[in-house]
Amino acid sequence: MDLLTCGGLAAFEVAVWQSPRQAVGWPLVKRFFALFLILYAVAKVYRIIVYPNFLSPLRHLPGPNDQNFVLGQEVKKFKAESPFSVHLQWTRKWPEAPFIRYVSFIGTEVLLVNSLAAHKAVLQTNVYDFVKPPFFAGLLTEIVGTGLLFAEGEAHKNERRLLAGPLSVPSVRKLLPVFRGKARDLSEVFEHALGDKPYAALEAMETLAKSTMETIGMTVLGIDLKTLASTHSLGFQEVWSRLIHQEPLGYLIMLVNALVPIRKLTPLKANYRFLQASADLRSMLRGIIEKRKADLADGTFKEEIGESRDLLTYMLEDAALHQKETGKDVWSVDDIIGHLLNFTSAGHESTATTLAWSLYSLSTHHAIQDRLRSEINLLLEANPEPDYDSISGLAYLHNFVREVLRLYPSSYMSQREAVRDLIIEGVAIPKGTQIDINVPLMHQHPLVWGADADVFNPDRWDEREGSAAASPFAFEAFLQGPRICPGRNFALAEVKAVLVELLTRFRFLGIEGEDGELLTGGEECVGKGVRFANPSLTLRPAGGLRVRFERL
Ligand code: HEM
Repeated sequence: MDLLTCGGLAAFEVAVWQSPRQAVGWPLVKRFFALFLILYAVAKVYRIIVYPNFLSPLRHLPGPNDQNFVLGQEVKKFKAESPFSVHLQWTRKWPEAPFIRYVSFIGTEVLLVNSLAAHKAVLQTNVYDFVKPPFFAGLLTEIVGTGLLFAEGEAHKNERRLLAGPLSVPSVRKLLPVFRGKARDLSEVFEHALGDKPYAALEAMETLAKSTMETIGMTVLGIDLKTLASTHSLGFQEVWSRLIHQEPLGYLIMLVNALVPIRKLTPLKANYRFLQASADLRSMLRGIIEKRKADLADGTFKEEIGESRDLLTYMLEDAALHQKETGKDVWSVDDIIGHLLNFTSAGHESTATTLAWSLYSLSTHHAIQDRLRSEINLLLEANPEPDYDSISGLAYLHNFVREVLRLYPSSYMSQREAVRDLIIEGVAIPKGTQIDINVPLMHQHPLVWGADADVFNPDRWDEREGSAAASPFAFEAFLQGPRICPGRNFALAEVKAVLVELLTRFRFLGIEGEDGELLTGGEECVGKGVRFANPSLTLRPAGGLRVRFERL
């Protein structure tokens, strides 16, 4: 923005004030650049030093003031032991403040949401007064599509309404046989790793991510991804991984492209690789959609996953009904591709990470593991093929999963930008202000969850009082309000189905550390014995998680 404004002003000055007798050509270019550099330097000094320190209406809010003047607080955040530990220090220092203000890169002011009331205002009451920051949206829509994640305002409301059916509890209920089938496949992987040995160790993150991706294939797309791999030169997982995991130059191109569209103009291998992977993925999805439409139209689509319908089939059927009733198409093929990419990205890694933290918590809390197993065995004795409702009725399992999500929320942060001036909790927030929602802040807040907020204790869910019991904003692993994760019932059912299967076949002994030591428990603080990846978009263990287990 500054570049454009300063360039425009310098060009204007040169064009308007240039006398006809003055030299043209090279001296004119030099004059333009000299002016441009001076204007740009003045603009930067104003933005980085003058505005945030002397003029901003936010400068008096509580918050740290020891920032680096170019990198703000980001160096401190990147060097911290977890992507949320610096935020936690701030919230301990200013526990009562609705917002904590800090300075990020090149003088950008950020408000960290710090009270239940402020969370309610940002996520619910004023939800559509905030949007996902355009830079962030530009960066990610290239990979995950627009879908729900990046729809805003009326478009978002409309899409949520249209997708309510496919992601509702009755639809998820019917998907349970698929979750259970995939959980059995997963336990075969554990079984295979054991072979004849008394115990074995598996890299959990990798194994679980592969499994949850296959589940997404069945439940979202209605296909077996392994079958798809045999009809394309590269499998779905391989193409997806090429989009997500790029070489450093690939990430740099992504960053620049979010500011200035350079994709089509960049003749570099890293760029071609990304464009090829993106085209391959979209072509695979387009092929699946067209075939499913045709099969549904001529009645040849086979319900291969029991009585359930995958989300794609559900969407196509809903769309056909809507077309019949109103004569209007609800979604174009590109819209559907956007939703499918959203579900794939939002639904597989977050669930895999939650499962990995579940295995970590089981491995380090053996008494809790035994109690869970007893609860599940009691159910299986009465009902060897439990359905959605009976698994949902396992009270201790429910508390366990919520406790994992409280201390290890895989989607631990979300960002917003104010689209108008507004006042929240007495704080005047100017249009354009960046907002940080850091989920662990409320999850580990002593004023909300008590003095032992950082201790893993599933029973706390039955003993909640005060704001932990009264406010939905005390638990934000799926966020809250109109943008709450629409896949939460899906994710909870999948996580529980996997835990029911694994807990009845294996005992989790501990986590193998990098130094070869086995971590078995006794810890009283979040994430003891593992390192958190930082910086990272999701809350995951750095370098993976090696879980040691034995057969029961
Ligand atoms: C344990 C697993 C999961 C966790 C922790 C989780 C968490 C979240 C969070 C925190 C958000 C809000 C993001 C934001 O606004 O910045 C979100 C949004 C979303 N999630 Fe999930 N999610 C999980 C699983 C799933 C699954 C399985 C699906 C789909 C099958 C899904 C689909 C979505 C979609 C489409 C959105 C965007 C919603 C909107 O903006 O209206 N998620 N999720």
